[in-house]
Amino acid sequence: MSTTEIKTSPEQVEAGKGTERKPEPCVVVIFGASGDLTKRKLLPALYHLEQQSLLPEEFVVVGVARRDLSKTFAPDMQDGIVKGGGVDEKEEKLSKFIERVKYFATEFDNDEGFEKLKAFLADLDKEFGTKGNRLFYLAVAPEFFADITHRLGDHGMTTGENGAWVRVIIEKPFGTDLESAKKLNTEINKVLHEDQIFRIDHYLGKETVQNILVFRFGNGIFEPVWNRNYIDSVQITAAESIGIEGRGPFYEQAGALRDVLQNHVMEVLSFVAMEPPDSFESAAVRVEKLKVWQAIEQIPVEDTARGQYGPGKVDGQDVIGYRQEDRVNPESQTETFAAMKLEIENWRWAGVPFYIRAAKRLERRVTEVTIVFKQPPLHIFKSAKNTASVEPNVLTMRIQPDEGIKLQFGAKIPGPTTNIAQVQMEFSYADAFGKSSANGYERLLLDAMLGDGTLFAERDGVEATWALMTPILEAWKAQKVNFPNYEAGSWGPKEADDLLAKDGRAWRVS
Ligand SMILES: NC(=O)C1=CN([C@@H]2O[C@H](COP(=O)(O)OP(=O)(O)OC[C@H]3O[C@@H](n4cnc5c(N)ncnc54)[C@H](OP(=O)(O)O)[C@@H]3O)[C@@H](O)[C@H]2O)C=CC1
Ligand SMILES: O=C1O[C@H](COP(=O)(O)O)[C@@H](O)[C@H](O)[C@H]1O
Repeated sequence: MSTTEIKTSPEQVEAGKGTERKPEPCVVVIFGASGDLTKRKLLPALYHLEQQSLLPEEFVVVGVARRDLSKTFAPDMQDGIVKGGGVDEKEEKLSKFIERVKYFATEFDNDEGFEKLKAFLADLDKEFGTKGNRLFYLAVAPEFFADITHRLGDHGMTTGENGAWVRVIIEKPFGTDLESAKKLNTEINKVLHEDQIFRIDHYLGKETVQNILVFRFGNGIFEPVWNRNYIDSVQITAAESIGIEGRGPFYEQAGALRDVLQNHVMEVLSFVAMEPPDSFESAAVRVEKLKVWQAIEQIPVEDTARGQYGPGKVDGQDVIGYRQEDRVNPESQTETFAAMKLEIENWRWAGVPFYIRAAKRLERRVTEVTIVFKQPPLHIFKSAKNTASVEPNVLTMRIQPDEGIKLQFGAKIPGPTTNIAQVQMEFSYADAFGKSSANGYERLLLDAMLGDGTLFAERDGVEATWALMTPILEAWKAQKVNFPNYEAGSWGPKEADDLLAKDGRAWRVS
């Protein structure tokens, strides 16, 4: 059963796209411009904003990295946009956009380079009318976050003149444990006010993640059942079928917990579990998210499971195991699968387990939130013979791919006896609103240009999630495990299934 039909007129849908949200003139300066993130995600996202007329007329992008790429940078980025987004390279808007993509070469530790960059940006202000407003994007390895911020401060680039604003987006991972996250916060707060710092988590830029809040707080019928009285358990799955994509050295230090669970999954969890904020303003939303993380009981290591993929088959293709990947230790103890059970000790959620997991090289790519409801108090359909009659109602919020929401419930099978089958009501984003090329980054880039931090992580939140995860990382480090323990292309290690089985439950994917 597929039932997606928009009850809003096309004019209302168009008006809802928010084209009135146009930022002030500015220069976006991307450190790490020759990197993978800039080419694959950031420049395409900026161009999508341009396509929707959401960028100001007076706008320039400056890429910064160490090699001299002044001749090749703009064409290279154009190539990335064309390949990544089905864009025609002859599109007039694209050529106009590319004319405003500039490049500046410097080492990140070169003071002279920063002084010259400052002058370069001032010249662009004169040429393009960007008024001294700056959005610096640190798309660089984490060890540079504090250094670059300090250098920006030392060269007078963190305070705007004549009312101009300066903001800094910092990529993930924001620290590797509680101590390093605190240290990084302290360092950047020496130079920047909290309202200048935008700690990015691209999951918060995803429409389907934001829709969790709209679904819960923009409708009257769901919130009354969104609590321990009606909900049996919650699951969040972030499954990827890809491996580590050549990022061996990074992943060896990170692992699935640091790479995805501590940030993307915990952000999604906070949206699922938070109390209604007083308003949809940054401070109000952040306060409620923080309360969720702070209410989570410290997680015993027995309530966690980890794994590492060995060789296997994904999409019918043979793939190598993690330990055979390029620049990975052949005896690596790094986990590519992390799962745990959490308890949120507050009035709404006491007694409701949250099971979360994130992993590489699983059977297929699927990120979703599953809400399993409690059974009715009495089964009155005694004649029903099939087991489907005792299945719970399940609400699935599919974050990606095939974005949408499904509600599973029992329906009478036509016939002279009362037998029950499980059926689904479904909302599909693509059917309702058309396919979207948005990658999460465009909304967040736009919000940062507008100074709206609602969808960004803040200091206390980052530290709260690290406070939960650091003891687990330490306990894991102390125990050597027998990896690999799951085949690439499977649904992960037996330990993860056991985690739910001991509670009489099982992982679900739609
Ligand atoms: N790639 C992705 O999909 C994602 C990445 N991230 C995060 O984004 C950040 C960037 O990632 P990614 O783009 O993959 O990284 P890359 O390794 O691909 O790029 C690193 C960039 O930094 C530059 N650089 C490195 N050292 C110096 C230096 N001493 N002086 C000047 N420039 C230097 C490199 O320039 P040069 O080429 O000149 O050496 C390059 O432009 C990381 O924090 C990562 O965790 C987060 C989510 C997803
Ligand atoms: O931050 C990261 O996210 C990606 C997954 O992002 P998605 O938008 O494709 O779901 C993950 O592959 C990567 O390892 C991690 O660093």
